[in-house]
Amino acid sequence: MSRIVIVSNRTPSKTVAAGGLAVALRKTLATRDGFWFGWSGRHAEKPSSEAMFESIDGLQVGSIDLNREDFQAYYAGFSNSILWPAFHLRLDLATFEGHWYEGYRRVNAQFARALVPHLKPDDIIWVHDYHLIPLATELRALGARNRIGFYLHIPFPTTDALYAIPHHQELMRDLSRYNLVGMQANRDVAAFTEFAEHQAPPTLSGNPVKTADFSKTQVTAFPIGSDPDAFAKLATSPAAVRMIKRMERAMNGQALILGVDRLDYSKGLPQRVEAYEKLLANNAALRRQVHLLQVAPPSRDSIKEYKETSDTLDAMCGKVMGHFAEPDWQPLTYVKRAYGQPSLAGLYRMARIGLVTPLRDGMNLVAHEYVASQDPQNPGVLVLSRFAGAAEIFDAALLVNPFDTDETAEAMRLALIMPLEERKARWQALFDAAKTYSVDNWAALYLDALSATKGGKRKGPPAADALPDAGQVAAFFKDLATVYKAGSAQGASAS
Ligand SMILES: O=P(O)(O)OC[C@H]1O[C@@H](O)[C@H](O)[C@@H](O)[C@@H]1O
Repeated sequence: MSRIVIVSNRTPSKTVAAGGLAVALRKTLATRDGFWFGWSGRHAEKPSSEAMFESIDGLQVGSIDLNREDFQAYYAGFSNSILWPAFHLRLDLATFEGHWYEGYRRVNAQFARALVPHLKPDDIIWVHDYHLIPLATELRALGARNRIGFYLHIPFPTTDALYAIPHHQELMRDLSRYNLVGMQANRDVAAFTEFAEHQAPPTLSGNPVKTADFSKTQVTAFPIGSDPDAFAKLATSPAAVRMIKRMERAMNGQALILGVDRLDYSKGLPQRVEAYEKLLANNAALRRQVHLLQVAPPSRDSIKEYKETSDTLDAMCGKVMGHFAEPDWQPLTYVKRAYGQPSLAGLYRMARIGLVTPLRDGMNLVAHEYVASQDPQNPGVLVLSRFAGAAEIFDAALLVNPFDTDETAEAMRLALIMPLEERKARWQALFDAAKTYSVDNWAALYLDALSATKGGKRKGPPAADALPDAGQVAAFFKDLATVYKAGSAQGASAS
């Protein structure tokens, strides 16, 4: 059986507890031979040309050090100040610095040079996320003819936002060098299709543009998920129960409304607090009956826009406190710190409302984890942004437009008065969906589809039996599975 090689910017670490993705992929690597490859988390004077391998909890991990300037251009610059805001439709928060793109490509080329010596011809390579879009191009330039798949964990942008990204045509050609491109949601495949079928003519200043040819690249929605059974267990574990007891004392009968997000402008945190302010303003009877807990560990704080989001949120929370707090009652608690999964599972289980209202999000696994942690006999209500990928599979949530804070406030009010029977029925449907779209199913299905592609050795049209089993994908993802196959074009291909 082919080995699996997973490539991502961050690798599993010895110190940080593994997240859902790492746990799932670790399971995959436990049954298949292979290794994980990525950045070591270290900066060095000279970028490393060779990977260092170590075993982390039985998993083989190869990693390279990056030079500080390259890292700045690749990670904080092109990846997180251009691609991240543009893919989340926040061009107003993007910063354009021409030299970042060179750093981004340099790091991708460095990844490829360090990875190639460790590859076997029939290895299946699975590349993760927007930091590494050019990796297949770089690997193929070094002669790799393996099957290479890409998975985008964040939303795919609309065509106009994509046009605003410097070198977008080249990035799209990079995507066409993959055999399989996986996306979170149908919405993303539709945005991709729109671009692929109507690629822009060159601009006045541009050279004639070679359009990307996707005739050999399959683009499909593979919605990622969590491990709902594991989370359900975690929510009744001793650590979770300790957290629940602690919170019960503090809540003193108030209904807990809970948000858990990385501190990122895409998460819609100021809008969420504004919606809560409206809930209290419009429903005086709810004061002293509810409490908002927002957990928001800081992230990417070397980037100015992240600091500004943090300041805005501080100000919003202060405003609500100043307006509604009493000497013996506080309307909200805002915690800028990360919690371990057992404590989070306890908080989720205790919360009457899981408030998941990003302005735009690839999937949002907090929604999955909240659902999985509920007590089936007395479940809480998920209030979910329609702009999270999760909205495509969680239609039993209360779906809201997070920009419309009146609507979010009203959804919270409805959730607070929702009868037990309706809460149970909605939760059951959500839990069933969380199980269908579990992270294990996601990984297995993606790898099946990638294995079924013919890889770099393909010449001419693919043989029918070489195609991924679209029937299987479609049956699994029901009406969600959108498989994009371009018609004709010229230029590059996956091979
Ligand atoms: O910037 P960081 O901390 O490495 O986080 C990157 C990850 O952040 C997550 O929020 C995104 O969903 C992932 O797509 C992304 O890879």
